[in-house]
Order: sequence, then structure tokens, then C-alpha cells
Amino acid sequence: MSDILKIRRPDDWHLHLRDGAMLEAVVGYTARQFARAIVMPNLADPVTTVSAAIAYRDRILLALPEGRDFMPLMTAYLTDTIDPEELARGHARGVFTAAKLYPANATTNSDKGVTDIAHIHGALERMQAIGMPLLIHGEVTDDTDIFDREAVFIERTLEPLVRDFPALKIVLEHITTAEAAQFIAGAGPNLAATITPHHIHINRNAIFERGIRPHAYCLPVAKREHHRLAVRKAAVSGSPKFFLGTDSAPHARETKEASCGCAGIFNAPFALESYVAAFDEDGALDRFEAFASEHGPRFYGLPLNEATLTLRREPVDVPERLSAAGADIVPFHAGETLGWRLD
Ligand SMILES: NC(=O)N[C@@H](CC(=O)O)C(=O)O
Ligand SMILES: [Zn+2]
Ligand SMILES: [Zn+2]
Repeated sequence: MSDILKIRRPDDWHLHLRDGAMLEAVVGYTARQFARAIVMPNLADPVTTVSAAIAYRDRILLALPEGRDFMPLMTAYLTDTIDPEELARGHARGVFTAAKLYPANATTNSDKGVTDIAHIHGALERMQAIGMPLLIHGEVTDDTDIFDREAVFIERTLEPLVRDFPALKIVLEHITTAEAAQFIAGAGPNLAATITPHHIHINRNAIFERGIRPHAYCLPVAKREHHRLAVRKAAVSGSPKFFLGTDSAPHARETKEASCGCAGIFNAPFALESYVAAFDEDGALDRFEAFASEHGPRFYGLPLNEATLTLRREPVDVPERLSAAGADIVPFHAGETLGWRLD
């Protein structure tokens, strides 16, 4: 009985699909598992307009393997000069599901992000009024210690933001700390957080295991063990404020294995297998479906998926590399054997 898990088809509430050849190489891995995904707008040329989002959505749909039923949910990239009208227009037309706040220079392709929250107050007011969610990469960008950047962001930026916009729907993305888990758990129902597979499996030791491990490097960077445990506890808790968002972030192998390697972990190929292993280890298989398939759509006010999928307790080998876009990419769990297999 507990060797087979049949669940409502899940969604990925935080995903990087990139563009061009990389998009074509990676989109099938996500579409195999997830019915929908919130697609991040941090392309080299960020998605800041309705027309750019429509064109990107069309490229994603065109890149899908045949017969795959998958709906990309698009997001707008907030800049200092973003026009609140453009956001509202995109939201009303069903193009922008949400808008994403990247503090300028916090992460990959965030150089055109927001330099000061004060610059987007008009946009946030408008989003609050129309019920458009704000998605946040929550790290400060000054010379704060890299392991403290999320906790400091919560104190310095998120708490005032929640006070100023009490009805704004906010998702704190890819949380990595006990502080974040605690803050979200204690906040109102309009605040939620996504949790990645890697942040429930690895702590910061993984980045330095017998040498430097670029494929375990992402932002926000993995923290100490006690933070991993707190984030994992939130994921398996059954609280509707925490839901699945892989933050799968493919980078070609040579751009990670470099003197200045890119941040991002490519976990799309075995995302469900990775999450379910953690729920199984924690005796929380009965709460997996809610985390993967229910909490997200309820927060976003979207219908639950009708289709189902089945996971079986059978070994699955994760390859060392996957070839894509003429290069290769190293997936999360490369070379490991996971204990659950997706049909
Ligand atoms: N998570 C990462 O380490 N990288 C993401 C950006 C992001 O989500 O911060 C990317 O686009 O590569
Ligand atoms: Zn991020
Ligand atoms: Zn991301």
C-alpha cells in the first residue's frame, strides 16, 4: 500500500526554463511531472512587458515535447521603473500570474532588478489592490555575510513590506533558514513560501565535501544543518503556507565548473522523486500530495489539477550528466540512486 503513491498531478511554483536551445533541452523534464509551473522572468533580457511574456510563453509551448499537457504561468520582472499599469494589464489579461522582486544583483540575471523597494511602491499598491502576488528572492545585497542575507532581508525589508502592504499576497521563494520558516508560519494567510528539493536534502557542508562542489551551489546558499531541518520540518508539516517550488535552475556544466561558477541547481529531472524521498524518510508520505498539489493552487486561487500520477517505491538511478543544448548539465543527485520512481 505505502509502496505506491497515487497523487493529484502537482505543479512547480518556482521554475527557471531559460530560452532557446536550453529551454528546448529542459522543458520536457518539468512537463513530464508538473501540470503547471510559475516561470521565472530572469532571462538575459528580463521579461518586463506583457508582449515579452506572451512571446516567451509561446516559445515555451512550442518547445514542449509532443503530447505534453503543460501550462506555463508567466511572471513579470520588477525593475525600478516598472509601470504599474503594465502589470495590471498583464494580470487582467491572464498573462502575468505574479510579479517577481529580485533585489538588484542578488542572483542570476538580477542586475536590472530593484535597487530600493521605495521605487516600486506604486506597483506594490496596484498589485495589492488587484490581488496579484509578489514573489520574492529574499536576500539583502550589501556586504552582509552570505549566510545571513536571508534572515537580514526578512528583518530589514520583508517585515516593513508586510506592514506597509498588509493585504498583498507574498511568496517568499526558496526559503533556506529557520528564521524564514518561522516568519512565514507566524504571518497571515496572505504570506507563503516555496521550498526546493535541494534545501531539504543538503546543508552547506555539501558545497565543500572533500573539495569545492559547484553543483551544490545555488542562491540563497544552503545553510547550517539546523536550518535545513527547520525548512524540512515546514515542508512536511502539512501547513498550507508551504508548497513545492523546485527553483530548478539549469546552467551548462562548464559555467558552473569555473573559476566564477554560476549559482543554480538543476533538479527538474528527478524533482518529485527527490521530494518524496524526504517525505518518506520523515514519515510524512500522507502529507506529500497537499504540499505538491494542493497548497500552491489554493494560495494562488487556481483550480486543483484533475489528473493524477503514480510514484512507486523502486530504485531509480540519477545519471552523472544529462546532455542538453549541445552542452551538458549535471542534475541534482547526480550518480545517486533514489528510492522512488515516477511511472
Ligand atoms: N537559485 C539560483 O541559484 N539561481 C537562479 C536564480 C534564483 O532563483 O535566485 C538562476 O536563475 O540561476
Ligand atoms: Zn532566487
Ligand atoms: Zn529561482
